[in-house]
Amino acid sequence: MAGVKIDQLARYYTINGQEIKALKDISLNIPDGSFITLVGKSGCGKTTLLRLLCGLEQPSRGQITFLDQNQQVIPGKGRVSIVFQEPRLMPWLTVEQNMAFPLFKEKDRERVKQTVAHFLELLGLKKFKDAYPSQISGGMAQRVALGRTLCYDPDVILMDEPLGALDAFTRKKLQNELVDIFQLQKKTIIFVTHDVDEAVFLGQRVVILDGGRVLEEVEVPLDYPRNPLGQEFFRIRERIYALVMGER
Ligand SMILES: Nc1ncnc2c1ncn2[C@@H]1O[C@H](COP(=O)(O)OP(=O)(O)OP(=O)(O)O)[C@@H](O)[C@H]1O
Repeated sequence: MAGVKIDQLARYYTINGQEIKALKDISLNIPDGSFITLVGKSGCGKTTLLRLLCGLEQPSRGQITFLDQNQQVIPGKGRVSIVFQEPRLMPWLTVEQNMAFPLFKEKDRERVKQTVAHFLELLGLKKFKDAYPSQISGGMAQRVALGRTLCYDPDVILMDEPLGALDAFTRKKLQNELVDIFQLQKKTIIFVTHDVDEAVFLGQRVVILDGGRVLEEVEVPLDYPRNPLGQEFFRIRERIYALVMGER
């Protein structure tokens, strides 16, 4: 388990001699075991922030620190795993083998088997463990991608619009499952979405990015499971819409 401290983070790119400031100045405190959702207009820097957090890219300026439960700095990088919009499974491996893949170095194969069996059960994939990715639906494939991440047992899970490509029914179902998994596992989750309803349904805090900066952090003090038709849900949702649309 780990929390994340982000200090004055910036990321610049240069294209044809022109500097693009994808992230200008981001500072955030993400407590251990919290569920944070990130929203903002296209191009505001959401994906760039996730890429920096998982070490796929290096910052131009600023710092990312992973902290343990006692607020002590975890040396080096935290154990971070990312789930993308598309499941990115290996087509030549079965569901079970895809989920076991991050544990390929683990010598205790019996433990690996038990871990995978646990998450197959939790994600309702037991019946499909021997199927190949081409034989399962998009929603199931995304569950396998989540299962693969959970088997790895990271301190922090990053999700970049993981439900964005799914139909509305499957999306709703997986949102509920994610809430259940969060409550069971208590992992730190940082979840990017374009969907404000999804952000409020899932996140304990919604972080709004705008032009590479944090525009505002909105707490969601509602118990899980949340009622999207509830008055307080509606109020928070409207506030976030107004902030994203610049109608403050
Ligand atoms: N590798 C790169 N080289 C140059 N510019 C980049 C690169 N990656 C991102 N950018 C630019 O940085 C800005 C932020 O991009 P990013 O993908 O983080 O936005 P986003 O909020 O995730 O957008 P979307 O919601 O559309 O996915 C954009 O202007 C984008 O064009």
